[in-house]
Amino acid sequence: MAPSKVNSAGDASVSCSQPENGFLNSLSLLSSEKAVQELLQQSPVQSTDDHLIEFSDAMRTVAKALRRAAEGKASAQAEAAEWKRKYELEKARNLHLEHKEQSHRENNGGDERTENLASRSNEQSEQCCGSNGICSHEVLRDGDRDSASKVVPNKFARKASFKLSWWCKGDQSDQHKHDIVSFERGNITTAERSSKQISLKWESQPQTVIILTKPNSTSVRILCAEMVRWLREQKKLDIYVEPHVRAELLTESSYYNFVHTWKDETEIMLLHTKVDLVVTLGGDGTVLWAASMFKGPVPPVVPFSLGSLGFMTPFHSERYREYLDSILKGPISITLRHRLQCHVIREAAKNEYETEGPILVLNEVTIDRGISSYLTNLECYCDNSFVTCVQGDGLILSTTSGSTAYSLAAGGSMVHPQVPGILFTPICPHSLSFRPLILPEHVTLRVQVPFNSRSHAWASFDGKDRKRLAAGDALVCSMAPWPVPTACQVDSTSDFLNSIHDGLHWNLRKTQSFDGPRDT
Ligand SMILES: NC(=O)c1ccc[n+]([C@@H]2O[C@H](COP(=O)([O-])OP(=O)(O)OC[C@H]3O[C@@H](n4cnc5c(N)ncnc54)[C@H](O)[C@@H]3O)[C@@H](O)[C@H]2O)c1
Ligand SMILES: Nc1ncnc2c1ncn2[C@@H]1O[C@H](COP(=O)(O)OP(=O)(O)OP(=O)(O)O)[C@@H](O)[C@H]1O
Repeated sequence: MAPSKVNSAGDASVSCSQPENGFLNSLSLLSSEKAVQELLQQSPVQSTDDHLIEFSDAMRTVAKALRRAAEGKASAQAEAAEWKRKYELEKARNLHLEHKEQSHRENNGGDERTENLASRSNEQSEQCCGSNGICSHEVLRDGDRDSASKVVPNKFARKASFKLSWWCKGDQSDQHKHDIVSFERGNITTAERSSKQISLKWESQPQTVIILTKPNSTSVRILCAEMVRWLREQKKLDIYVEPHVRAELLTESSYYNFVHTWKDETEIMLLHTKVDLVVTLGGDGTVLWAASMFKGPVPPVVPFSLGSLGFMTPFHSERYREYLDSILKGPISITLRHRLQCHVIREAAKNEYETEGPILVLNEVTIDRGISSYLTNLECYCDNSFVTCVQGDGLILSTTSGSTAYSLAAGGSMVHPQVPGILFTPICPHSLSFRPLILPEHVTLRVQVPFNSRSHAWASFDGKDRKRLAAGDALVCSMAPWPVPTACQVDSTSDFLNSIHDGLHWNLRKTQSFDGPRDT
């Protein structure tokens, strides 16, 4: 074994090595004594400081481990919620089939032989959904079924069912290949792409509509009163509005007594079990407001434009009768707008039960410096791999629907809303090389305020509900299982292109004249 080294200053470095002959290396002993003497000569304050630093490091490690556990719990909860949803869907489907089976037997006087329920169940779901359709009871009747049936036993049965399927251009039948990628004789071929037009077909007549309106607008108030009257008298629909809107309608006339509303959060949580269609009267903010009311599945939304920009509101309010007439008949072209679910994980949370509930966003979650004048310093991880440290004004995690909102203003790309992905867009990064990213939709992102951060950060959700993130706090974000289905005026792509042309005047330039120099 090599002997202890002597440095240029003649000091021997401390070594634990034993000489091969078994005797202690005298040089090493000498240096150990010297080290002890040096340690004793050190001031007691210095050594106490060192211990404190060591202790605080140890505490940080423990805190980090606790936070990881809380984050793990948050993602496990999200996963559990997804499994619960799948289980409830399966249960609802079986109940539905059982019910059909029973009425079928009753209709046939009970003399038909009992068939195998499982095989029938497969058969019927094939008939009902086709090979690649999505049924309304899959989309809408999720985990709240039991609680819903306790509170509104009769309403649940009245909800209209529908079916979603892909539309190929020029082909409106449901017969398409199901596989996304096929692998035959060693050749990989893309058989189906994710961004085909989705079509919604009603299987029973919609009966209940909720109208959500932009506040403090006279034109919206007048249109709302007119639309309520028309939907009631011409379409015989049940109508829900927000409590203050019902009060406004009643001050106008007692005629509006038939309009429904809700009293509290619990009833709002059950709205998706009663409502077949959501109509919004306002701008994009009203669509965001409507989406935020549904913390789980969202019924199809028909956004009428009564704002100034209206990127997500393709329906002109003057022609509402014509549009609603055709939407209530169906089929409707639909854009399934993905949402992000965000969890705030507090460093100070003493146990896992203090983890805050998820917040769903349709546009984006923003983590910024708020009123602080310091740079934000945000550590970002994607599925536990380190992505980068954002030093600047902040970071936007956006859906593709939100790509044309704040993310666009911060230099992010515009993305078709049907593309599945999460945009990672910095706000004023103090770096010459920070380009925005687009990540696949299956990742989980974690943005953390480091312990040594000079200031707090602030998270906001679709521009609302600002939450302070202290040092050590983190925001965990992934794709939510409940998209917002919005009705298209033409189809997903035409509506998107019309919006970027009409709303944002994208790439508007005077056409160069013919008159001038040219290649000969
Ligand atoms: N610098 C910015 O561009 C900036 C700053 C803050 C918030 N915002 C956006 O405002 C949104 C909240 O909207 P609001 O109406 O409640 O607030 P708001 O009244 O401040 O309106 C914000 C503007 O963004 C437009 N907008 C909203 N969503 C859009 C989308 N998906 N595509 C294109 N334009 C969209 C709206 O039409 C409106 O003109 C946030 O989600 C955020 O994206 C943008
Ligand atoms: N029903 C509602 N209750 C409370 N707030 C709402 C409601 N609907 C919309 N808002 C809020 O009102 C604000 C303005 O709404 P919206 O964007 O629809 O109208 P706008 O500002 O006139 O539209 P635009 O931005 O296109 O000019 C938004 O911040 C939105 O969140």
